[in-house]
Amino acid sequence: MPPQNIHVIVRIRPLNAQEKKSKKIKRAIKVVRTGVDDRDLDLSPNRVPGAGGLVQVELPNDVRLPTVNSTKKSNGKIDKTYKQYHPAVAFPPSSTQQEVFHSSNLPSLINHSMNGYRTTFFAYGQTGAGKTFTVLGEDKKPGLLFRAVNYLFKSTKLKSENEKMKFTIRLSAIELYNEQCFDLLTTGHARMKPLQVREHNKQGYYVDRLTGIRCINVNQCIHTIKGAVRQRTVGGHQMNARSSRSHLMITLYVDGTYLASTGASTFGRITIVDLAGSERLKDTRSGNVKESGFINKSLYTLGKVINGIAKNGGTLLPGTTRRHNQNIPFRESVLTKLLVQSLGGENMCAMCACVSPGNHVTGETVRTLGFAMMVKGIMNHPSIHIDEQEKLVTDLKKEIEKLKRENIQLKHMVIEVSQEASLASTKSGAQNHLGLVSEIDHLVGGTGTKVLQNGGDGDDDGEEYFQFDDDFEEEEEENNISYDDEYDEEEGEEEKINFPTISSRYNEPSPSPSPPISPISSAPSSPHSPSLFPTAPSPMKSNIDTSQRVVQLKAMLTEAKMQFQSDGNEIHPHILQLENELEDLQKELQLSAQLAGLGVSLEDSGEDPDGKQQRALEAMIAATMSTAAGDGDGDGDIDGDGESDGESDEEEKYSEQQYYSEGSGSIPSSPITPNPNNNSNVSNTSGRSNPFNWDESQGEGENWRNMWENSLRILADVDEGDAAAKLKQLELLERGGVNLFGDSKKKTTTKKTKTKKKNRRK
Ligand SMILES: Nc1ncnc2c1ncn2[C@@H]1O[C@H](COP(=O)(O)OP(=O)(O)OP(=O)(O)O)[C@@H](O)[C@H]1O
Repeated sequence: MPPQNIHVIVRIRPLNAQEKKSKKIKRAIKVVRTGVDDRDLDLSPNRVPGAGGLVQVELPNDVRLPTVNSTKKSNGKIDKTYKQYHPAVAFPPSSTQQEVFHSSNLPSLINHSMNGYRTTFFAYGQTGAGKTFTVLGEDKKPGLLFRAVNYLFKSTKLKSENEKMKFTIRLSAIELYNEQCFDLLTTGHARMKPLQVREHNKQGYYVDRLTGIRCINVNQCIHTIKGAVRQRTVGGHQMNARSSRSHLMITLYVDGTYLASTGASTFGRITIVDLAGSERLKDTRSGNVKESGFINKSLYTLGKVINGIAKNGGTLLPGTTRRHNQNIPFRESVLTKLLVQSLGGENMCAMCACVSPGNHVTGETVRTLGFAMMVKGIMNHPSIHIDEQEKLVTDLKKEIEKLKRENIQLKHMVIEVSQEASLASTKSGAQNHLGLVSEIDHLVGGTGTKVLQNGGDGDDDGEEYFQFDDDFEEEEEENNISYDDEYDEEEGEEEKINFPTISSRYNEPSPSPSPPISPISSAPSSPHSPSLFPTAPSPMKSNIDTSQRVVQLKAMLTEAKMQFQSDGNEIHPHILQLENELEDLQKELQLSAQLAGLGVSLEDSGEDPDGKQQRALEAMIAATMSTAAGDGDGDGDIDGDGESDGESDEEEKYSEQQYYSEGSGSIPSSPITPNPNNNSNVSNTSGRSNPFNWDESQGEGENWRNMWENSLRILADVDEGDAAAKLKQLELLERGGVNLFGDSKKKTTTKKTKTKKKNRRK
């Protein structure tokens, strides 16, 4: 809140009966302009009434003041001399209590006290000028204090409803008598015991051990105040039958707590002061000189403080008043100690200068009004009072809640990042894909699962993982050796050794056995004739299930591989190998599906007593596999060892017997780049062309179809009726739009294929 001047109003009491009777006493003061307008009837919270009052005091002829106005007689001589004053509002003698309350800024002060400001309203003036009447009033004319109490309770009720606040109002009442502070809310011995006025480094001066009574409602509060006022020291003298012999200070502590939002508490106050009146002993003829002396002393000190503050530029200097305001004698009186924050300090303040109307006290009236104008020039710096510790606690609670929320979010982020890091890291990534690798290994008949079980200890550390890699390489070699050993034992049965690894998968129980999709032939396998595709309850279903799983695994593997790569990790050779093996497996499954779809099953081998049909199929499959896994350079050197991979004695034997002309001896190494040696049509026993003669001018699928047609024609030569039927079936399927020979992709040489070739060579 910006600095603001002390709000000064002037009230002129009416002439009392005695004064009216006196022929010597005349009205010497009048209100030229009240400063009250229609807006002053509006008690809006922050309305500060007073458009600027004007009071004019007629001075006695013997009084000469610096700035006066005068009227002159017709002869040019001065008739009357006036002194004018400009309070915020001037109240003539006819003003009612209610008008004064409404047009004072007391409602505004009360509103500010509910917001946490400390405010002071004090009545100042000569004894008998109407201070007590203005503050306390009479039974039927309650003064501003009781109106303020009424207004405070109504306002807190309204504010608590509108702003979800809870207010607590407490009351204290003291009198400063003979420079001592007495608690008016106590009785007996306590009432007579003066209280200490102490100084707090932040709160300023305060009355120690002062009683505070909580006020529940207006009536209780007013009743309490009246009880306190009854204990005030009063005495009669010449100028006032019930003259206040002490300064009365009634304070209403307005503690507000915001129930919603911040929960902060405000600690406002409204202190209403009825000062004892300045008096001249010769006028009052008071018998208690000491009492009058203290009154005058405190008022005199108040005057000096006001004067000192005015010299200070109208305000207290910042910082501690003790050190920085040495020229302001506020410590010389208890009154000024307790009022100092209202006079140029942090409190909001208003003053009502009460004056008597008669010309017999013009001197005191001029002095009061002069004092009022000096007070009017004092600038206060109102500051709101919120419990700093409580506000700090509230702010910290909010901060803690905010941090808790952030912490939860961060924890989630950490978990996510950890999971990503775990997946991306070579160690954890591999272990996350352990199941995947294991399944692929198992599917392709490899040993990955076993290796993982042997090499991985389940600990989540990279060292174990790399240990696992080393183990795997060793195991892989052992398995290769194992294959070789197995092959050696079954010498000459190359395909029989290699293919069972594949066909064994068909022995796995199908999760949901179902009839073959299009079984053309499902004859039981012959125990006397080794089959490439041993009997399975539902080979087609198993085949399809496996194919789907292979596709899924391949996608998962590709994803894992991309994850590794995107995170900058080196792709482990095992992953690459598994990827190649999956592709091999896909090709093999495709072939088996095509065979099954065509009804070309080795279950028919029972009708092939000499084994020609079977050997023809096996040779075709082997050729197809070799083609699919070709090295791509057309030289037949699939494993890159510089030798033609078609030089196996067994393969040459098959070629010579079944398909190829003498001396060719080579299986087409690549469907894309045909072996020039095999590019010409090669006669077989039926005089048909080489079935593996790949024609680049045709599509890949067309080449495959031709190859199969040729194969079936060869078979038809062996068993014309059955093979011819199968060929017709093929044609029907093709004609029906069934694409049995989708595009095949060029393959890279795989380690497993190389192993097969090595085995073949052996
Ligand atoms: N505005 C007023 N209207 C009617 N009567 C008033 C008014 N002001 C004061 N009086 C009467 O004048 C008398 C003196 O008033 P009051 O006691 O309030 O003076 P005071 O300034 O408090 O004097 P003191 O300093 O001695 O206590 C009282 O009888 C009071 O009723």
